[in-house]
Amino acid sequence: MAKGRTEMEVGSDGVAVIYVANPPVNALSIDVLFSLKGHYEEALRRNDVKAIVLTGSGRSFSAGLDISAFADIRKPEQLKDHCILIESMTDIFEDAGKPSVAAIDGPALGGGLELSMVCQARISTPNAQLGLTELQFGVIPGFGGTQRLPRLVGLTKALEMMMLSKPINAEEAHELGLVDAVVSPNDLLNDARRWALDICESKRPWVQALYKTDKLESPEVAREILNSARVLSRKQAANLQHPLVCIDAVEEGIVSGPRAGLRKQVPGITDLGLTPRKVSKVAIVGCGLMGSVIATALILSHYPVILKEVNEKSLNAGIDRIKENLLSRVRKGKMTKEKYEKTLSLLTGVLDYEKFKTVDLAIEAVVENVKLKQQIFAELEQHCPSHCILATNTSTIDLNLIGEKTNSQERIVGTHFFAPAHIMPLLEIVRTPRASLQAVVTLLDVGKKIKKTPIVVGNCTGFAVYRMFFPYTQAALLLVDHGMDVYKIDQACTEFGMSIGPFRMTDLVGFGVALATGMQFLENFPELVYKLMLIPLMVEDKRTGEASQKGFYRYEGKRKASPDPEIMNYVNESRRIAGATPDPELLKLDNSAIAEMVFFPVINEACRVLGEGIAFKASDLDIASIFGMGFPPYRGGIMHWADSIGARRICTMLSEWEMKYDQFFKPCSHLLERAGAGLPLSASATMMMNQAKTKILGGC
Ligand SMILES: C[C@H](O)CC(=O)SCCNC(=O)CCNC(=O)[C@H](O)C(C)(C)COP(=O)(O)OP(=O)(O)OC[C@H]1O[C@@H](n2cnc3c(N)ncnc32)[C@H](O)[C@@H]1OP(=O)(O)O
Repeated sequence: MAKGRTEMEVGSDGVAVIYVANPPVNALSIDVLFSLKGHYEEALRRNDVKAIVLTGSGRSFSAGLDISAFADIRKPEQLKDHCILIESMTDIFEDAGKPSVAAIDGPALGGGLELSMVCQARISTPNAQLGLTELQFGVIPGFGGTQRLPRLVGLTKALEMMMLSKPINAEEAHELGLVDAVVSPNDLLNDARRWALDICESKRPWVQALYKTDKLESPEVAREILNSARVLSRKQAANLQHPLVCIDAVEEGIVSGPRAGLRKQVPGITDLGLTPRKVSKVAIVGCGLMGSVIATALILSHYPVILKEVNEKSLNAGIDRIKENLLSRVRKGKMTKEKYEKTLSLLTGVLDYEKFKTVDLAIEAVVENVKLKQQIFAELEQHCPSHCILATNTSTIDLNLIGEKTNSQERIVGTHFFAPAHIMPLLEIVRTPRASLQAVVTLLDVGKKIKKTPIVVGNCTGFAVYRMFFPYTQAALLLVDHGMDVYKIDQACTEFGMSIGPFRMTDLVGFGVALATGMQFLENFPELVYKLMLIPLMVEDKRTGEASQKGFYRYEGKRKASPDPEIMNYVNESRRIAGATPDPELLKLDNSAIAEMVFFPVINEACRVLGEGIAFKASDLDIASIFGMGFPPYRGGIMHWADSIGARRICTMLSEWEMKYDQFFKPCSHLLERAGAGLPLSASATMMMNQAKTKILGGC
């Protein structure tokens, strides 16, 4: 049976409208592509057709190449065959004597956007999402996107869109020139028809994106931009080749012309050599905020989920939260009512462990209480089959402690989701030295299936991400004790590129969680913790963050935060207890200097995490900082940014602040060594050794 098709209607105005019809997202299956080619050729042949409008049926233009077909492609040559078919088709579109206009509603992603860029113009609704998202699947844009996108939006933006696999909205696309007009869904087809006829009548330009040059940078500037993209790509994922192939294809097009660039494309599928076990059913213990979002992500990716709570009330509250998560998709038109019912039917609520005997993965997501977690893991060991992976969603607690009461250390692994889990894409998979690699490999597979970006890290309190970012709030609180203004610090951090500052973030997370995390760190790393009083003082007065409507900010209505002059009472008391003298020099700092005082301690801790082997490479910390903590992506991640400043300067500043304010700033040995050797912070121990050897030999 054919998997999708196209349909064509020719109007009395001489416009042929071709619809891609492959619900739900009009993916470009091989059947769709053949049908599209047929309809295009027919439209070009017919005398009653003057112009063509390409659109999608339903609320989607096209989500690109049918990714389910990737599984059937055994050899790279097969993918190449698809691309040859498409190349010949895009040539027909582009070189035809009749203009085409793309009418875009909803997603136009990957091959979908690429097809639209072959058209002479693109008209969209405000709901359009446009992006070349191929790299996330291990392939490069194969329908000419590497050539046409830079010519439509400029090289820097095109590389950013491809490297991050992140779509942009209609408004931005319009500003960039990727979309020619944004109109209401009701006007979309008529306006696209009119635009196409205007091109026929020379009232609007006949644009061929492939041969545009006005947005392209000069070759010297282009080379610089491309080289920076290569450096960043190697840093972010040293072993991935396809982003580099993508950059090469873009460069080839700029140096030798777009046709040469098109030929350069040899899409490859990443092969990590992993053989994950099949996970057919998952159990979740605890359906508070985190448990219910994890359950939502799993059922949305077709995993049947058993959800356990201690009583009917908590269970129903959790199920209601999951229903609400799904219903919000229905309201936004992202999910049909039937799909909602089907998805929800994958969820089973329980109050005991009876149904756990058939699960392949159990995830504990209860509050951060060591004793409770230990008890749950002992129960899981008793009720789950022996192959079942036992995972914990703890954000800070050492896994060895959690598994202390079991004999199952080899199958206990951390799956640390980040709040808000439906927005933050990172998943930290925590591996103790005793955990089996098979369990980690299987979890990596589950993580990708539920559309997260998983990184594997070592085990310790806070793991890699929270450890690295714990000093973010700590530094901010220390600066307040030394005279700085709470809101000025938040402003400096948002100006630096964070979506919210440390105080707004603490309000969002809640002071209870912040204090519990602080206690864990204090117990395990007492020498690294700045002993703050400000938050406990506020908690005493029942100010506990956004949930209580009062934290560092005052909240009215939904998420509306305003500064609260009352907090100065707590600040003054905290300064008195800390015995800290306000430093007038701090008040003279501009926002970028304030951001350095907040982020240099984060770099210091990231170095410590790397030095201890909790993170395996600096680029993992770059990814973790962007996807887990919202570090601004354009700065390339925390370690990349640090190396752009230089280890020496960071080290000097931290030492100065250590002397002046607190030992909290003391530079760690990883940082001191790299600063001393003049090496980047990402330099491995081997690089350090090699440099030392060279120095000794040089000295001889
Ligand atoms: C050679 C070319 O250059 C290569 C390519 O084109 S590679 C493909 C690039 N395309 C993409 O990256 C798009 C991936 N898809 C998405 O981002 C999102 O699905 C979307 C934004 C289109 C829609 O999101 P949302 O509304 O939340 O719906 P979502 O549940 O994700 O998808 C609906 C269904 O469409 C399927 N789907 C989405 N994109 C698909 C694709 N490209 N191919 C096949 N199926 C696809 C999903 O698997 C899902 O199936 P299900 O109902 O059986 O679970």
